[in-house]
Amino acid sequence: MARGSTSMEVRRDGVAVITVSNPPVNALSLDVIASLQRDYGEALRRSDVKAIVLTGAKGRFSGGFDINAFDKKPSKDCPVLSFVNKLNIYVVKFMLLPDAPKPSVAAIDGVALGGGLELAMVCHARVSTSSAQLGLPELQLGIIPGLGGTQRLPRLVGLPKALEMLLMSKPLKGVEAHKFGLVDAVVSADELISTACSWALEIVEDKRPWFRSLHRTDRLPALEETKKILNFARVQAQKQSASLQHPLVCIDVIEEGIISGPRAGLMKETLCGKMLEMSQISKSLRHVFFAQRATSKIPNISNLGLTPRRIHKVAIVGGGLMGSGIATALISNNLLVILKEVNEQFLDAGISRVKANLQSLVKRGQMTKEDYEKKLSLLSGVLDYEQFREADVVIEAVIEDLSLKQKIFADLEKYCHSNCILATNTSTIDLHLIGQKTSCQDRIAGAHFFSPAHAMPLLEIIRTHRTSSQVVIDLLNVAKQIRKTPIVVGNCTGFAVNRMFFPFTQVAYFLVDYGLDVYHIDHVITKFGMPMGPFRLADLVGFGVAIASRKQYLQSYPERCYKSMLIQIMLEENRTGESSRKGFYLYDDKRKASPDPEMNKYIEKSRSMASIVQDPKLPKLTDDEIVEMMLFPVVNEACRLLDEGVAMKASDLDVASIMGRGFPSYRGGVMFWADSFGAKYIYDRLKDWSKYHGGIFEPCEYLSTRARQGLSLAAMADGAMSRL
Ligand SMILES: C[C@H](O)CC(=O)SCCNC(=O)CCNC(=O)[C@H](O)C(C)(C)COP(=O)(O)OP(=O)(O)OC[C@H]1O[C@@H](n2cnc3c(N)ncnc32)[C@H](O)[C@@H]1OP(=O)(O)O
Repeated sequence: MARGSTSMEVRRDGVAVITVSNPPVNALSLDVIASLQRDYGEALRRSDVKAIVLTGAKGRFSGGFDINAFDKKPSKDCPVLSFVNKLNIYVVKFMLLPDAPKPSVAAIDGVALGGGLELAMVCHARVSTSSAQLGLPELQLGIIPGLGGTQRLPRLVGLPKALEMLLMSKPLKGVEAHKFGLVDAVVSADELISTACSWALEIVEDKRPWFRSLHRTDRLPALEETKKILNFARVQAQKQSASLQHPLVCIDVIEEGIISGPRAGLMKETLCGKMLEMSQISKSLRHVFFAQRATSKIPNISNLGLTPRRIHKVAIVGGGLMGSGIATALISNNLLVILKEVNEQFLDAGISRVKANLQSLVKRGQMTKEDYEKKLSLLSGVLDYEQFREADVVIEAVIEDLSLKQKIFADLEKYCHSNCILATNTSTIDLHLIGQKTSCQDRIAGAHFFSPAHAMPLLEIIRTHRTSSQVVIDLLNVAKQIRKTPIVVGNCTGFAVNRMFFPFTQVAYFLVDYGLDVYHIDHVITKFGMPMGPFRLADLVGFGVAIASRKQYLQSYPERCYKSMLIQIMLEENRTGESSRKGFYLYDDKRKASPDPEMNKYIEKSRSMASIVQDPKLPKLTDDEIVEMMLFPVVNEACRLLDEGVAMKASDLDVASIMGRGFPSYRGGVMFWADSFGAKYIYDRLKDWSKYHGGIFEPCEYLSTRARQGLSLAAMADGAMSRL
């Protein structure tokens, strides 16, 4: 079946309006490109057509090249697919539009991204609505624009703005695009097509210039200045991620076009684009793109036809770090929030934290000053449950104390209306235990945010076998309202994200007791691409939380816990982490972390208390071996989550690892990365370590089966248990 097409209507005034139609985002599939070529050919041939307007169906110009098509290989049915693909791109890019004898104008509403914007830039003028979004986000997919975007964008908006849009994958809204010269006029959606048609006819009548964006040089800086700007961009790109080469390739391609001319630039763009498209980094990032969109497709829930109920007001119990962060996320996205604390002092502190969070958004330009006041007015503080009657959802965010949570849930059942969703932000405690003293288990769910809650993009929604499907649908909708990516998981200690990563922390303490340096481990892990190592993270989260969650893991998974004394020893010396400015690191006034030589004292004590057999090989581990030793147990735990049905699919765990724990997205997430080694390699390594060091490394059944059968870890297991 064809994936999309174009249609052409020739108006009485002699303008052919060609419309791209490929729902939902009018992606440029190979079928669309072929159809576009046919319609363009006809429009150019027909004597009754004077000019062409290109647009997209249903208020969306185009979301760009069809990302699915990158993975299409020439097959028996279609052996020349990749050749046709190249040819089509060649025709559109070099010949068809820009040098055609009839002018084209793009009429842009909704999105014009990637190949979509590139097509629009090939046209001789662009008209857009004010809400249209125009951008080249290809770098997010590990590739560079492939239809001339690297050459045309700098010629239209100037080099600095083009670099910002490309390197940060940052789109412009219509009005700003007009200011920078990317579009020629901004009009309402109603006037879009008529204005574009008049514009095209005015070009024919020489009342407006016949611009070919590739020929323009008026917005390009002089060569000296160009070099300076590009070198600065190279430094910035490396600072942002030293492991990624494609941003540097993009800068080189732009440079080629400015120095040697646009044709040379286009040739280089095509050659480099093909190479990047085949890179492991691009494959990983494309996997993440689809994995992220698949998280809310939940069998037996999202296909039931349930409509999400309107969520207007959310009550939060506890205004600590998490509660205030959650409140910030909710009011920033226009939900009314009631924040409850136990006394005035704690309530003031909670509200001050919300204010500080909002101020930081204003400082970073993500919120205006007027919006600050507006959003803050959506928050009210309370000391009792009276106003909870009006809440549609309650999120409990107090400390990890089971009996306290049980009491709160029993109170909530008394005060809230009978449809109110009762959610907990616990990061580890089993939901059955939290709801034990209530009789409304169908309304109880987990809404686990990650710290800082207003900034981290993931929301882990936990469902017990008693939680109703409607509650899950409603929470998925809350996630959408507050612009977080949801993953829906089953109930167990630690749920999916924290449980998957608990062995990572365990192995870190194990390696320190065996002689490795704390700071070296953190360095190796950040070099691998995670935002911080396990010890810097422990400081950030605070040792109190670390001890509380370790207790839970020890109870639930004792056979794979390593009992290090290090944190306990440090707590006795009043080192509690970043909040007390002393943890594994020392923190200055600006919260900058520096290593502390005194740490040796605590580490020596921990080592002397550890009942371990010294292994002379361990302190000599290479960086790669450290990564494997810390992350293969994470893969092993992820396999258990799939086997038990706590997680539904491996790609959910990829998204969870990236968005909840900062696993580098360019490695595709934990399971995608693991599959690049293969189940057998990981199994053999874990088995080997488990012989010496026990249960913490013991490979699970899911992993060993896959290793034996030569299967990938991501392929769904037959007969896996389901907790959903
Ligand atoms: C040659 C060129 O230089 C190369 C390219 O053009 S590469 C592509 C560049 N374009 C992009 O990166 C844009 C990618 N898309 C997006 O950012 C967003 O989808 C969007 C802003 C267009 C729309 O967002 P939103 O309304 O939230 O819808 P979203 O859920 O993301 O997407 C809707 C569906 O369209 C699909 N989709 C979106 N863009 C797509 C694309 N370019 N190709 C294929 N499918 C696409 C999604 O996978 C999703 O499918 P599903 O319903 O089966 O899950």
